[in-house]
Amino acid sequence: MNVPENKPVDESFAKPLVDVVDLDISFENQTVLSGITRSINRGQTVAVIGESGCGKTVFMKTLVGLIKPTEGHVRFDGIDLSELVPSELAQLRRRFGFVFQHAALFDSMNIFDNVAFPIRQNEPDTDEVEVEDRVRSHLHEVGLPDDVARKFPAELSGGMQKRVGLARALVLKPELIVYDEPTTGLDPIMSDVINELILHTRRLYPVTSVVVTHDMHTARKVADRVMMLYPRRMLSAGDSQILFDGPPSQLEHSEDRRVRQFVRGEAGDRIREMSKISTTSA
Ligand SMILES: Nc1ncnc2c1ncn2[C@@H]1O[C@H](COP(=O)(O)OP(=O)(O)OP(=O)(O)O)[C@@H](O)[C@H]1O
Repeated sequence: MNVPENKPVDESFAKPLVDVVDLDISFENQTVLSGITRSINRGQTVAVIGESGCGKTVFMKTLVGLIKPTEGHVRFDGIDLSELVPSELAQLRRRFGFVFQHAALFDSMNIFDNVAFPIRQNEPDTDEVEVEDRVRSHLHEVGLPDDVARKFPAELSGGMQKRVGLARALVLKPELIVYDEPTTGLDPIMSDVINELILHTRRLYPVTSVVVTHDMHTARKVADRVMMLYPRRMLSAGDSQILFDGPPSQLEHSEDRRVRQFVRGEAGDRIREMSKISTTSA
């Protein structure tokens, strides 16, 4: 079994980097998240799992200030994101890296310019020799050869594009990196390449990571902590929306049947529950 090397290396690693306090997120009439209070320690890799539509991506976006809490607070390194004006939030986001589901590369730029983009945007005084050095070393880190730099995104496979997305996310040495479905759409081998790169990144940098995923293999392999969310609409008032929060090795032993069914990929009572919801909402 692969064990992520996420042991604390100094005192600061034991302190939370992210604090979520009494978080509620609603859109129009729909409450997606409610009553979420959690901390994420420095250096931790947290996989957020749960069925489609339960609010994983919303949770992740809220952590990095892309969605504002309807109620409650998100603090990064003690800074309440809601209290920042847009320019301060933009400044803080330089400490975050984003790996998007579809790589989100700029189609009109070659790979070199895509990876160089955050450096040129955020550190405009960096000389081009250093830019070149950093871009090439990050491309190497994700296993891409030099000749890829001159290519355009459309010329690369999905797996290569994801690796470029990871190189771009790492180029500013983020403290928090969020991965949105990093292995979706990839074959099992390329998925495992991405998993290995997530682990490799964690070994190289003291980064804190949040990985939103449907892929239980990814969750088990890369995370030292798994949080399972459940759709708010399926719960009664007062029920916790987080059905599981612990090490991946404990998922199978959860006392909650819904957790065990989810990780085994069993529908269980869900078909009946779903039909109840569609009847009542019709
Ligand atoms: N900007 C938005 N405006 C309105 N509703 C939204 C917005 N973003 C998300 N939602 C709704 O919030 C709910 C949760 O969405 P979210 O994308 O977080 O789910 P998810 O768990 O990541 O699902 P999936 O695994 O399918 O990606 C969905 O019902 C979605 O339609």
